[in-house]
Amino acid sequence: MASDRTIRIGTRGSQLALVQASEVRAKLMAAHDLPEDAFAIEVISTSGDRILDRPLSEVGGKGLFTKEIERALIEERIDFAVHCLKDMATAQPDGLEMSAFLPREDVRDVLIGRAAPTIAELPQGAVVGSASLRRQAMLKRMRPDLRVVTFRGNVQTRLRKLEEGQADATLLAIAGLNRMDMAHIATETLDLETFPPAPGQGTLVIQSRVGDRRIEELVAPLADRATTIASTAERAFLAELDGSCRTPIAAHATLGEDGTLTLHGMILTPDGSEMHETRRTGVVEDAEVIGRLAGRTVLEAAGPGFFDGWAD
Ligand SMILES: NCc1[nH]cc(CCC(=O)O)c1CC(=O)O
Repeated sequence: MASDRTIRIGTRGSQLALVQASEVRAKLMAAHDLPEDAFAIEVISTSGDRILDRPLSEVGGKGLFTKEIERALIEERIDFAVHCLKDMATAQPDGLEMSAFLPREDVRDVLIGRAAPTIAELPQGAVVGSASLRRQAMLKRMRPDLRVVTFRGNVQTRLRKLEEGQADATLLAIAGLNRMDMAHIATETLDLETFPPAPGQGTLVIQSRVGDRRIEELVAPLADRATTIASTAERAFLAELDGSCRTPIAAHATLGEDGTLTLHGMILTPDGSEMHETRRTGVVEDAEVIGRLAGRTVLEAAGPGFFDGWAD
């Protein structure tokens, strides 16, 4: 029966998540010449969407945006999930796998400035809203005088808070704004050298059940080789640092035309006063090792104790 074969796509309910799920559906329709009603988009509320009054680092980290969706996948209430790779924990739950990394978009962060268009021009002591430890730390490093307040919630909520004057500026991923046709609200695009992205930023990933050949074959045409390699290196870097939302970590892998991969990795103290970065190049086949070794390099540079004492 046709309805039994409907492919159920699991997603969060934010505007960005819904746009991403429809984008994936459109690509699958084109790749396989399928009608829209071959798919059903199932919205799943996650604790990350519900708990809005505390920083992510306090409520338990990355898994927050994915846990309920992963449970739906394991219980076969959906057939695959669309996630932002950046929101995914380093380890996959038993029985699930990342079955396709979609072509990566612009990885950069942008400032949306109300008081001034650029970080450099923000008034002394200006307030910046962000829930990301990485953005807070990098911002503080550039402008120690700025005050950072926790901004949680989806992109629309954060922009409303900005509008209401709860902050003078906020930082977002340009990839999300692009997907929502909102890139015009950005007032400054931040430089990749001083403001590298979160591991996986700008990349959408399909998660499915291990061994579900039907879904693996369905999503295979969407996968992008360069993104898969870069994601492998960035996530290996994150895994080596045992990255949680408590740690400001940035990583950006790029592929050269000569079959090499270069990873720029960075860790900071939350106040931005201390920063360690590394660049490591190797052949793309070694993406995982390059990520791991880069992680070890910054760990050694930081020394024991770098991660201690942040817990509270
Ligand atoms: N839950 C936060 C989140 N996860 C992924 C993106 C941006 C899109 C992406 O990186 O693919 C965002 C919003 C933001 O940081 O501005």
